[in-house]
Parts: sequence; structure tokens; C-alpha cells
Amino acid sequence: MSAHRTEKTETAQLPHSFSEPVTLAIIGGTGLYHMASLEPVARLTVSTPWGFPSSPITISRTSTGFPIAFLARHGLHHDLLPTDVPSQANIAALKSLGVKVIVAFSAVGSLQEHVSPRDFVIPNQIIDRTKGIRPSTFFESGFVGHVGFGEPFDKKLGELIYNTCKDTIAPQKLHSPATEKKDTLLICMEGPAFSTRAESQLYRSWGGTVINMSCIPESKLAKEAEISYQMICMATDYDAWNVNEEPVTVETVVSNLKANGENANKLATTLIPALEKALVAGEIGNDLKDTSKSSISTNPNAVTRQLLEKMHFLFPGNWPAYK
Ligand SMILES: CSC[C@H]1O[C@H](OP(=O)(O)O)[C@H](O)[C@@H]1O
Ligand SMILES: Nc1ncnc2[nH]cnc12
Repeated sequence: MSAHRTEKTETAQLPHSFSEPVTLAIIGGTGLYHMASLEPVARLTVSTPWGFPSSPITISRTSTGFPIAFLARHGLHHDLLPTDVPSQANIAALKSLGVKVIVAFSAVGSLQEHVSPRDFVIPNQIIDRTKGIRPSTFFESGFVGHVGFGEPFDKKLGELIYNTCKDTIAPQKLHSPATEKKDTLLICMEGPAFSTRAESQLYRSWGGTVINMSCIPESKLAKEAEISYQMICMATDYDAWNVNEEPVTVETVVSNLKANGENANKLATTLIPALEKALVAGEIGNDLKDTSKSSISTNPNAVTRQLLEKMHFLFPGNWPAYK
């Protein structure tokens, strides 16, 4: 895929550890395998109770020294199917570094005429059309919890991203609840094959704005891990709903990927300082604190040592003493 580029420092020996907390992370999707504006200072291989993440996590610093983590969702060489992305490990690994805010990029199909390929969409709602075959929770039998998912994205973070993006992106190319005056609805399908025309038309009848294969379970796991999460969608195609056009193929997607990757990198140069400022001021990243704790149904005294150990990876010191 032409969008694959190597980091300047890829061959250089980078430290495999980083001792400071990293509060901001970017997850790159299709066509975004590193952030061109960021120079890595460390490359971490993080082992979690849910396995290894999709890729090593690179840590970079802004001009003020603020650290940022970057993770490639499908691996550095895009060798993971959407179904096989190890989202539990990805989110758990970022959480273990201290991450409080994740901005996730995704290549999406447009379900609306006015959302053109190469436009940006900030979604605020999701309909889950995955097939229940992806591990989608940190909870399990023996340690049962139910977090709220009514607002799958962090509203404050979404608004901050919108307010920053609107100064860099032409108004007609940026779509958010503020511009649409209604929900911006992201449909998440299983894949890897794209939708049929009938499915695509069904999603339009539901009010779908865009479609991808990757916001579930990533967004759900971020919520369980108490991490503020917002996806930034970059349209690459018109999916399959338009009877006057050929349904989406990977060729269509790829033809817009390079531009989208470049646009995402451009956007990041203004977005990252804004996120840094808001994080340092404590304005974002704290709203979900302790929400998981209060979502537990299982009697704490009945939880086994093994399960508590897993939970302590996500929330060190936050759970009751071992049985
Ligand atoms: C190559 S087109 C389908 C692929 O693109 C999107 O990936 P991502 O969300 O990681 O940018 C979509 O979700 C599919 O996985
Ligand atoms: N049409 C589409 N459907 C699902 N995921 C996509 N990613 C990019 N285009 C897509």
C-alpha cells in the first residue's frame, strides 16, 4: 500500500523503556502508521494480561517536552484484519502507560452525499453491526461489570477537536454534531468484505453518516478503562449505497488514503498542542475517573486473586484486597 512510509528513526536504536507517565495517545488506522510530525524518543513493547498490542508503542515529545504515545491499530505493516485487532491489549497497554485521552483515526465510507471522500467527520454516536466475535470487554465471569455506553465518545474532547479542526479544515469538509445539527452516526461493521448495497441503504435509512470496521470494541474498552476517547473519521469512499456509482473497493479507499494520511498529520500539528494544553490544565481526561469501580456487580469478596491481578493492571491499587 503506497501509504506505508517508514519513520525516520525506524532503524535507529530507540530506548525500550520510558519512565514518565504518558497521558495522551493517538491510534492510527488504515493509511496512518506513524505521525510524520512526531520524532520518536522511545519504542515500547508492552505485555498485558490480554496479550501484546497491535504494534510497538512509540513515544514522542512535543516542543515543550510533553510525551505522546502512538499505536498502529492494524500493525506497522497492516497485517491485522479488523476482526483480529487486539483491542483489549491495545487499550490496556495505553492505560498502563498512564494514558487519559485517546484520539483515534479511522478511514471510513461515507453514507451521505454531502460527506465527500477526504472529508473529516467527528462522530458522536455508534451503531454496532459487528458480529459478537470480537473480545469487547475487560470484564468476565467472576468479575462482572456494566459501564454506561450511551455516549460512546467523550463530548468535551469531541468539541475540543472540532473547535481546533475548524481553523485548519475548510468548513464544508468538516462534519460534526455542531455542523450537522444532529448526531453524526458511525456504523461499525464486522468486515472484512464491505457492505452490500442493501445493507448500505439500510444504514442510510437509520441516519448513518459514515461506516467503518474499527470503533467497536476500541471505544467500549476505552470507556471501561476510564480513558476519554474520540475517533476522527476520514472519508475514503461512498460505500455501496449509490446505485449510480461502483460500490467501494480497496482501490477507491487507497486512492484517498495518502491524502487522508497527509491531512491527518497536518491536523495533528495543531491538534496536539491544543490537547496538551487541555490535559495539563486538567480540562480533559478526568471525567470517567472511578466510573468502572462503581459499575461492578460482583461482590468484591467473591473475586479471585487471578481476576483481581488482571484488573490491577488497568487500575493499580483500585480494587479490594485479594481473597
Ligand atoms: C482498507 S478499507 C477498510 C478498513 O479501513 C478502516 O480501517 P481503520 O478504521 O483502522 O482506519 C476500516 O475500519 C477497515 O478496517
Ligand atoms: N465503505 C467502507 N466500509 C467499511 N469500512 C470502511 N473503511 C473505509 N471505507 C469503508
